[in-house]
Amino acid sequence: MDKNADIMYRMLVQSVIDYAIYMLEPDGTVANWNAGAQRAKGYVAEEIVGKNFALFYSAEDRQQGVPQRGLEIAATKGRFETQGLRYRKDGSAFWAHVVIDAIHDDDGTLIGFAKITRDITERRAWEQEQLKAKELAEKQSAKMSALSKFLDNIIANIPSSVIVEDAITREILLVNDKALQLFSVPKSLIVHHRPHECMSAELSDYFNSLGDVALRNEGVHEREQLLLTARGERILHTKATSINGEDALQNYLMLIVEDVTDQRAADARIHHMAHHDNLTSLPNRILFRQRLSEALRSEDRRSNATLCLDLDNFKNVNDALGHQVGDELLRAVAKRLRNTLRDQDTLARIGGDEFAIVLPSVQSEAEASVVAQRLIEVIRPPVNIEGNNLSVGLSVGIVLSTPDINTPEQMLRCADMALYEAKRNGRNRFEHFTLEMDDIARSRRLIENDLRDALSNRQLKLYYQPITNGDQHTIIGYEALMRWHHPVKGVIMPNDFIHVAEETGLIHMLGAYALYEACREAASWEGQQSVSVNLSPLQFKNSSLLSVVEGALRESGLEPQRLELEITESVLLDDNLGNIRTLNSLKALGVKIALDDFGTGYSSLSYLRSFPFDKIKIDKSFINDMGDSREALAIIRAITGMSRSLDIQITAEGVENSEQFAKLQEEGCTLFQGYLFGRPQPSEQRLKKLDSDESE
Ligand SMILES: Nc1nc2c(ncn2[C@@H]2O[C@H](COP(=O)(O)OP(=O)(O)OP(=O)(O)O)[C@@H](O)[C@H]2O)c(=O)[nH]1
Repeated sequence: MDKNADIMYRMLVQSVIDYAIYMLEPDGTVANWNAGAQRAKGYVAEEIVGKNFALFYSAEDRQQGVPQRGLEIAATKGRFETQGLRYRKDGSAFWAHVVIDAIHDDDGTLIGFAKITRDITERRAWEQEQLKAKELAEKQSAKMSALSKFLDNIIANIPSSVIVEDAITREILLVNDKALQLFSVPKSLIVHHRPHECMSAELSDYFNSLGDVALRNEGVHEREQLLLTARGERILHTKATSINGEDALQNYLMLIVEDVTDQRAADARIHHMAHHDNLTSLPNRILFRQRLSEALRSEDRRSNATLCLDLDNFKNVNDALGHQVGDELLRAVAKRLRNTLRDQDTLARIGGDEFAIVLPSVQSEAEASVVAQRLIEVIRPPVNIEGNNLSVGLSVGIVLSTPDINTPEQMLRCADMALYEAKRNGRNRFEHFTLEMDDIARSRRLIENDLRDALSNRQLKLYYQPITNGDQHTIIGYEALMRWHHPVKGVIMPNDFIHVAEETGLIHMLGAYALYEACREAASWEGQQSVSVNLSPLQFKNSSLLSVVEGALRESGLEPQRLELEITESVLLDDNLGNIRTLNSLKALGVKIALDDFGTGYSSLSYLRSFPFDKIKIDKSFINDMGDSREALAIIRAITGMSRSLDIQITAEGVENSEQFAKLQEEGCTLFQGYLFGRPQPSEQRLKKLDSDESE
């Protein structure tokens, strides 16, 4: 380069104002300074030439040797290029792009550096902004993709099947995993296909027809159907609704499908349980009523028959062998009954040992009788349960529908009345309903209502009839007999109300009242006479009998041996072990047990062996007939003979005259009761003379 060219070049460099261009000595001392350098860094040439260029760096950079390292790299590599903060004279910073070139002489000796610095603060700010914008966009996009993944996840995990179709093309746009389980086709063959292209005709028809309805009408539309799916036959319940997209032209059809198969099965099970008896699986009372009501509504002009059935003395099976055996017997009975009937007949278990039948379309009473008799016969053969041969009888009440008897309630009531009659007439038989039964039932109900009042209004009173020991005409005890002082009907005798009390269960209250009252009275007597109280066989059906007797004794303070309980043979009927257990417990309390009305009813001397009675009471009918009937006398003789050998006391009841008295004494009777010695009297008149005329 000649001298002129050198000057021109220097001028050119010095006049450049966008770049700071200056030279450095090999140690970094500023050798010259151009206009651009002055503009960029604020120093004039005089101020800076001769100073080290490290001045433009931050104190920290300087401390770390950054300026020197740049020179070293440039010296070894020829060039060093970097960006960084540089400082002006006034202390302000700018972002600089720096290039340092090493300069060597012709011999290759380093003679200095050319340094070009450009203020790129603005560009850098712009770049930073771009970077920030990009980062933001990336962040946003990551957020969107996370949201989308989240929504996909939600849809995939919705416990219902979700299918979304394009409302116009009807192509499937979305299908979740749950929905895929319904079709044996991969997702790729479902998405962007129409239902009929990717699923069975049955399924696509189902979705398409429901979808058509939903697209034509607003709201949610539902349909439930049994369909063959990839999971087998399932009941699908689908809700379809149309959805408007953001774009008015973009509408969707959404189908939410529930597999309700298990739910419907559970519903059916619950429905079955609510309408059937657990033990026998027969319809229960609720279903029976429905079937009866349907039969009564039918157009058939023939009658419907309703039969009420009740096993005879079923309680004995439970008592003797336990409920489990009782249950087995009920199951066996139910099976036999069911097998005897036609398919269209309804057999239901409506209570413990009670069944009911609707025979639709029956011509006559005779036709229903044939069925009833067949049912009785089919129950007759013994059932073997756990090695026990069990025989049980069946009583049946029948009613045929008429224009007047045509509601389920009436039918059941009437059949029940007929059943009651069958029981009353000896059991193991059937009876048809008659209007007379209704009249009797009504009067029974009146008595029942009055009897409830009687109990609360203390209209029931105990009368006491003396029992004597024949030798000295002394009263050794009294039998307590109940009288009902009815406010309108006057005094009513037990025969006219006890059976109603027994049928309605009021007997338990009546019985308890008699026991408490008799013990209370007897405890107040001056002498040590005994008091006899009659127990109904029904009282033995209530487990509280023992505690009632205990309570009466405890409350009154009466010595147990002064209380005598009179029972009838029926308590021992059919070798009733439960009742014998109760009798033993009563006896263990110290009370006496007497067998009443002996000789009537079932009258088997073997009863005397089944329980150690303290006393037998010969029924008054034998005493009455004794004068005329050799038979009656023979029976009295047999009883007295037997009781002597068993060491049981005998009471003759109903002794009305002195001949009878003398004869009975002759036959060995020791105790006597009857009008000859005294009629039943209210407690306050009880102590009047034995043969007083004042007796009623
Ligand atoms: N094993 C069993 N016994 C039951 C069930 N439900 C009720 N019972 C009993 O069935 C008996 C029904 O007795 P009732 O019908 O009153 O009397 P019964 O002994 O059959 O006498 P009658 O009907 O007068 O001939 C009662 O002892 C109940 O405790 C049951 O599900 N299983």
